[in-house]
Parts: sequence; structure tokens; C-alpha cells
Amino acid sequence: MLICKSIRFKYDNLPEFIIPDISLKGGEELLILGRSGSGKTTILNILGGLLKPLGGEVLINGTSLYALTGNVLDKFRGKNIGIVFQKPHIISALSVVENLRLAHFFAGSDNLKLVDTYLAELGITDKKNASVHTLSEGEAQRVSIARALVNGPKVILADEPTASLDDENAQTVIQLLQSQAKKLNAVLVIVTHDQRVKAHISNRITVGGPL
Ligand SMILES: Nc1ncnc2c1ncn2[C@@H]1O[C@H](COP(=O)(O)OP(=O)(O)OP(=O)(O)O)[C@@H](O)[C@H]1O
Repeated sequence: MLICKSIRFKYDNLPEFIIPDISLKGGEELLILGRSGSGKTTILNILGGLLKPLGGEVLINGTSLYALTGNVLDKFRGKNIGIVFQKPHIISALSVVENLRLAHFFAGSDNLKLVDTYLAELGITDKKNASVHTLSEGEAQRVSIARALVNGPKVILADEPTASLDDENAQTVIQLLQSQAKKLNAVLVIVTHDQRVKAHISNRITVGGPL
């Protein structure tokens, strides 16, 4: 369960952002739409424990994210939040499977069987030992999703996951995010300016930028 209430945020050089209250149960989805510069990534980073707001609360299954600090926050994030970034954040010097094992390691998990499960579910088993730099963009984005999901997060956050993909890959990626979120009974939040995603998620809000 993800609750975000009375969040206030501003960068030094900009007016305060309007950040809507959000309340989502496991299995529910939200699409946050907005033009470039409207603060979508900022909101996602706040929901993901990466950017501390000036005020307000982000609650994940009852835990107030920003009441945690340092290592405790990092561990909580690794266990409960999976983030898919616009450009796949995977380490190009490592193979696909090494990237996934690393994510596992950082979350303090030792259930390596899940790595193979996710590779199979995302259709990239045959790329298991491939170097990341040899993957197509669609494949790299699927590895990035597998990495975000491998610890069975309660909240999945995706920042422009389809921005650099063609129509077919964009649809595959959205459907994979949705099916995996349902399976984990996780909250799924996608931020994007990509109008194609609207066809897949009916619960949506539009953000308008700084006040
Ligand atoms: N670290 C920062 N310091 C100062 N201003 C920032 C910082 N990060 C983002 N901004 C500004 O805040 C505004 C919102 O940025 P943000 O990246 O959240 O928007 P966005 O909607 O995700 O944009 P895009 O769709 O182009 O990725 C922009 O005007 C941006 O220039």
C-alpha cells in the first residue's frame, strides 16, 4: 500500500511544486502524466525514497519512508521498492544474470532461484549470459524491469519506461509491468509523457509543474 500525503517540495531555483495526494492499494495502478519539466521524475523520486520532501509523508505498508535514514532507508528501499528508470540502469560491464544477482545482493536476499524465474517471465532467458552492451533497447529495458522486480517489491515505480521504445516494445514493456505488479500484488506507478501508455491504464492524474 502506498500513501503520499501533503507532500511539499521545491528546488532552490524554482517555485514549490504541486504534488497531489496519492493512495493506492496492492494491485492498483496509477499513471502520472505531464509535459516535460512538469515534475514527474521529481514525484517518482520522492515516492521512491530518493528525494526527501520539505514536508508531508510517503507511507509504504504503514512505514513512513522519510522517518527512516541512512542504511535503514536503503535496506527498506531495496526490499520494498523497485524502480525502472527511463534509461536502463544496468551495468554494461556485467552480464544480464550478474546484474540481477547484484540487485539481489544489495537487497540482502539470497533466493537466487527468482533470478531465473524473472528471466523466463520477461522472455530473456536466452540472454542470461549476454553482455549488457549487446542487448537491444527493448531487451535492456526488460532486464531493467527484471532487476527492479527481482526482490519482490511492494511498490513498482517506472519513469518513462517506454520513451525510447517502438510501439511493439512499448506495449510489451507496459504489459510486463502490469502483469508482474498484479502477480506481486504490488502498487504500480508509471510517470510518462508518452500518450501511448494511456491506452493501458485508466487510473491517471496529470501534473502541471511548479505553482
Ligand atoms: N536537481 C535539480 N535541481 C534544480 N532543478 C531541478 C533539478 N531536477 C529537476 N529540476 C527542475 O525541476 C523541473 C521538473 O523536473 P523533472 O525532471 O521532475 O520533470 P519531468 O516532468 O520528469 O521532465 P521530463 O519529462 O523532461 O523528464 C524542471 O524544471 C527541472 O529543470
